Amino acid sequence: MIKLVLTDLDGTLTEDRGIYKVSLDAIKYLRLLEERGIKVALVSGNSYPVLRGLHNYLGFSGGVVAENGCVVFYKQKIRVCKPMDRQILEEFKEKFKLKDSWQNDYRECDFGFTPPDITEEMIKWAEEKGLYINSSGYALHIAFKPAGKMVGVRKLIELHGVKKEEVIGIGDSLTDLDMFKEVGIKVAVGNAEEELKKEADIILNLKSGEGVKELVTMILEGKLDGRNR
Ligand SMILES: O=C(O)COP(=O)(O)O
Ligand SMILES: [Mg+2]
Repeated sequence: MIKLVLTDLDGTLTEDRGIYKVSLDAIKYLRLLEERGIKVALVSGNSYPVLRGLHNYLGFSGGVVAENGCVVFYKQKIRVCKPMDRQILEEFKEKFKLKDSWQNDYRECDFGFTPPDITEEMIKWAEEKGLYINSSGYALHIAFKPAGKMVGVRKLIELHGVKKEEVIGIGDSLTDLDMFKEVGIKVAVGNAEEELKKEADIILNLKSGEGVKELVTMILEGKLDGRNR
């Protein structure tokens, strides 16, 4: 039985990839899950205050995994990664001519930068420093290893006391590959990156928020029952 649905935010709950407008239909459908006792949690590269605010105001009760896995909230807030070193952030920004995400003022471990394009040189630089690096398609992210959505999702599932098989994860980008490692059913929206689609159990027909509606309909119609066994 599905007990917890983990959803990414940017590119998944929005009307499309690359835009910030949240799909109101997707929210409406996710609330139907909450009414049936299936909890919804936000798992995203966004900062904790942004996600905690959305979680409460949108009417979800499954908690939050913020900063790409580094900060977890479910009844209590837990930091699961090492705090970032400000000097490293300055070096990264300067070396690759990047701009701070406005949310960097509110982050502890994982920091975001634009433009979101990752290069081989950046990967090499990060590896030498023991840093996690990834792109959500919206921003580049760096944090001290171990980081990535899997570390936060593992903690959130532990706090819920549910089995991996009872958890669905839905996303759109490479950062969601890490979430996929920890969930029973892996779902990619129709416009997700090809690499994520390759790892998904279900590839939705519809894009972003419309895809979320498609998934909720499948859950409510019992189409996923037995799939996660
Ligand atoms: O903060 C970002 O880059 C967006 O991340 P998300 O796709 O995990 O919501
Ligand atoms: Mg995303």
